[in-house]
Amino acid sequence: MATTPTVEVIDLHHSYGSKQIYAKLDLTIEPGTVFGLLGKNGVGKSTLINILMGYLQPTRGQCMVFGEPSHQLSAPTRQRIALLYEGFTSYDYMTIEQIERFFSPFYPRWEKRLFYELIALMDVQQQQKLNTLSFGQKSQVILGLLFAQDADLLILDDYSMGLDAGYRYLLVDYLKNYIQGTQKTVLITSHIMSDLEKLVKEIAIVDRSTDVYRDSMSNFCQQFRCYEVDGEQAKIEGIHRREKRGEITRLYSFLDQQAIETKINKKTTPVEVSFEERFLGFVGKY
Ligand SMILES: Nc1ncnc2c1ncn2[C@@H]1O[C@H](COP(=O)(O)OP(=O)(O)OP(=O)(O)O)[C@@H](O)[C@H]1O
Repeated sequence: MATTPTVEVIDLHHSYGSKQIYAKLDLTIEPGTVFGLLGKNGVGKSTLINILMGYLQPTRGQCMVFGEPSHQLSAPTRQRIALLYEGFTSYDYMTIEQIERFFSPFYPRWEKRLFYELIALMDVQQQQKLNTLSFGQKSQVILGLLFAQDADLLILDDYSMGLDAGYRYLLVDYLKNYIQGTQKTVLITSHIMSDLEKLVKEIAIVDRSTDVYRDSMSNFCQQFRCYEVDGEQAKIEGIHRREKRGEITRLYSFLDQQAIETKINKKTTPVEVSFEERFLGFVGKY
C-alpha cells in the first residue's frame, strides 16, 4: 500500500503583490526524509513554511500535510508537527523547569526525558531563568521543547541562527540520533551548508527565478560539478555559472568533463569543491 507523503505540494503559485515567489511548484516529501530547503536570503523559504503551516494561503495550488490541506489542518494533525520559528524567544522570564512544565500539557506525546537529555548536555541549572542563559543555551532549551513533542514532522527554520560551531555540531549529532530508526520527517532551512551536507538526504534549492531545483543531496553533489579553465569563458548554454578568479575561470555545470570540453573547445581541470561552494555555484554569490 502506498504511504501518504508527509508533504505534498501541487502546482503551487505564490506572489506578494507583483512579486512572484513560486510558480508551478510541485514537491513531495516522503516520511522519514530529512529535507533541506535551501536558498539565499529572501528567496521564499519561510514563505513556503508559512504556507505548509496554514498561516498563509497560496495564490494558487494545493499543499497537503499528512494528507490534509495545509490551511485546514485538523487539531490531531497539527499536533504531529513541531515548528521552530526563526528567532523564537518568548517566555524568557520562566526557568528551565517552569518552561518544560508549561509546554508539556499541550502535547499528548510529550517526552520530558528528551527535553532534559538536551539540557544535560549544557552546563546550566534547571532553576536558571531563560533570560540568564547565553544565546546558544537558550536556543538549545527551545530545541529541547521541540524534540520533547515527539512530533512526526519537525520544521526547523534557521535553527542554527546564533549557535556557535560546538552547539551546531551537538545539535546535528543529536538530531541524527533522534530520528534514526524512526519515520520522522525533518524539513530544515539553514545558511550553514556544512551542517546540511551531513544531515540532509533530499534538497530543494529556491533561487530568484521561480524555478526550484529538486534532487537528492548525493545526486546534486555528484552531478553539479566545478571545472577550471585558463582565461575568460564566454556564456554558453550548459554552463550554469562562471566565476572569474584571476587568470582562470571556474565553471559550474551539470555537464561531464568531456561534454563541457567539447562545448567550449578547451581543456578543463575538474575541481573538488565543498557543498557550500557548489551551492554558491548554483545560486550565485550576490
Ligand atoms: N507579507 C509580505 N509582503 C510582501 N513581501 C513579502 C511578505 N513576506 C515576505 N515577503 C518578501 O518575499 C520574499 C521571500 O521572503 P521569505 O521570508 O520567504 O524569504 P526567506 O527565503 O525565508 O529569507 P531568509 O533566508 O532571509 O529568512 C522576500 O523578498 C520578502 O521581502
